[in-house]
Amino acid sequence: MSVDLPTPAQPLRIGTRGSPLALWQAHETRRSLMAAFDLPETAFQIVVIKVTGDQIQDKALREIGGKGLFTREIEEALLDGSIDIAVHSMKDMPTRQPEGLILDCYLPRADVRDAFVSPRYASINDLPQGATVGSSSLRRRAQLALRRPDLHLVEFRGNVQTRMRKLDEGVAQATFLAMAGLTRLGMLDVARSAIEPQEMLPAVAQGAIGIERRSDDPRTAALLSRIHDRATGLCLAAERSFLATLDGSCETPIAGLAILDGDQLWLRGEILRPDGSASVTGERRGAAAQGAGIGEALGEELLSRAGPGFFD
Ligand SMILES: NCc1[nH]cc(CCC(=O)O)c1CC(=O)O
Repeated sequence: MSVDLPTPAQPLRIGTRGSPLALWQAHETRRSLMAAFDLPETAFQIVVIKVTGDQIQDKALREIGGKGLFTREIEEALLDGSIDIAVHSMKDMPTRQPEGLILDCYLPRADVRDAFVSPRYASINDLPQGATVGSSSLRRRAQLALRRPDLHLVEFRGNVQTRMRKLDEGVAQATFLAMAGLTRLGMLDVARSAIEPQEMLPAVAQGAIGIERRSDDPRTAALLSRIHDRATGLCLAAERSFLATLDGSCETPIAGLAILDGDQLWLRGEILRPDGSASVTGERRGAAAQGAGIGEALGEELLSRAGPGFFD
């Protein structure tokens, strides 16, 4: 297939947020496209877009309007043609895209696990009775409260540096961060231990980078099809359909992970009460190509087992 390649005179414009993690992901996407087509760096232009969510650091995300705050301005830039692709942490993406946009290209997924981060303690089990843990993730808060009802939870937002400073100041004794993010930032040394998915199931799509484009842009579609990682796509189809079935807003603690095993896909999911007083987990296996159906079936099963009012 012949593709109309970008050139230094007409570069492919890659839109991203300006956070260190987002910038790394945009550069990784550029590296991947450069390698796939043997193109120079100058055939790509990284365009940093200011988003509302990055400008409000002192409130929990769910108080200020949730996931869309990190994507709205970027999706507007795609739709008005000022960028050609947008690079996202899939974990932060709503399950549906606005009319006119498609999100179906994924880079190979990184480590899906959460990291336990603490200056003093090596793992969750090591935390003394009543210790304070900082996290603004509803999922992590609920999962921790379920296992360790004795712990005290406080809100924790800001970039990794801010959170590390709070730990140094003693605001909390521990926090959680994604292994993938720490790896990308070259900060894996702050992880005291990796938490296995059996112990704490990660967020849907954790560790995956997705690339969004306009649906009426076949040239960009052809470019992206060459760097798309099929295995990641199959797993995310299952996980995101699970999330969509549960109507996952930022206000419901949900975890989900799919693993590919040959032509089979295994999906595990968990929903929790926000205070960690109850959880429902389940799993399904099926043909890898049927990920969306597997996700939907598991989502419906968990909803019916949880019963009405579970999240209240
Ligand atoms: N919600 C913030 C966010 N979105 C993606 C990552 C890490 C990278 C990834 O999971 O792909 C993080 C930080 C974190 O949870 O520690």
